Amino acid sequence: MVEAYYHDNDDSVDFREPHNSGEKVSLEQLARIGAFYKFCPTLKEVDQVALDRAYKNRDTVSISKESLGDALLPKLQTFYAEHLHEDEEIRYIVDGEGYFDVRNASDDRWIRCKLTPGDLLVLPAGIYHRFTLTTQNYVKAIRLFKDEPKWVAHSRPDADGNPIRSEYLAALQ
Ligand SMILES: CSCCC(=O)/C(O)=C/O
Ligand SMILES: [Fe+2]
Repeated sequence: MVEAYYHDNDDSVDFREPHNSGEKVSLEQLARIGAFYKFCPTLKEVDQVALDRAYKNRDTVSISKESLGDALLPKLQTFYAEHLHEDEEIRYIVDGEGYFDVRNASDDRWIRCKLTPGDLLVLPAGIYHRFTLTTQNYVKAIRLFKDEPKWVAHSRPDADGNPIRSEYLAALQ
């Protein structure tokens, strides 16, 4: 079950540490910024979400020292750079764990979502976010897509003027 809280913003500590400020964030607060969460104990529930939300494609990614070797740290640095996508980002955790940080709406604070097996998180197109492994240094996740699998990240602040970003902000009003 997802655990969500405000990030402590302590950049002197490795980003894979919990960075828990102690201030919890509810599923309702996540829903208000357009993030959809569902606990899916089996793939049957994932399949149902995919059907309901028209996610036609999927693949599985494994992120660890074993799968990426020396490419792990550069990969994590890429994922941890604040970015948005022009499509939803849909992730289901099969094994291991990871943190998705998302910006809140009112004052741009980071909300950290700790995902463990069975957690399915959908981030809306246009939301600024970032990802990291935990200190476990391992996740296996299913990525679901409405169309063909792709990963295109638009960095902040360059993406501030992206029309998908504007649509996202307008939907929050
Ligand atoms: C656990 S999937 C890898 C992270 C990713 O795809 C992404 O877009 C992070 O923001
Ligand atoms: Fe992303």
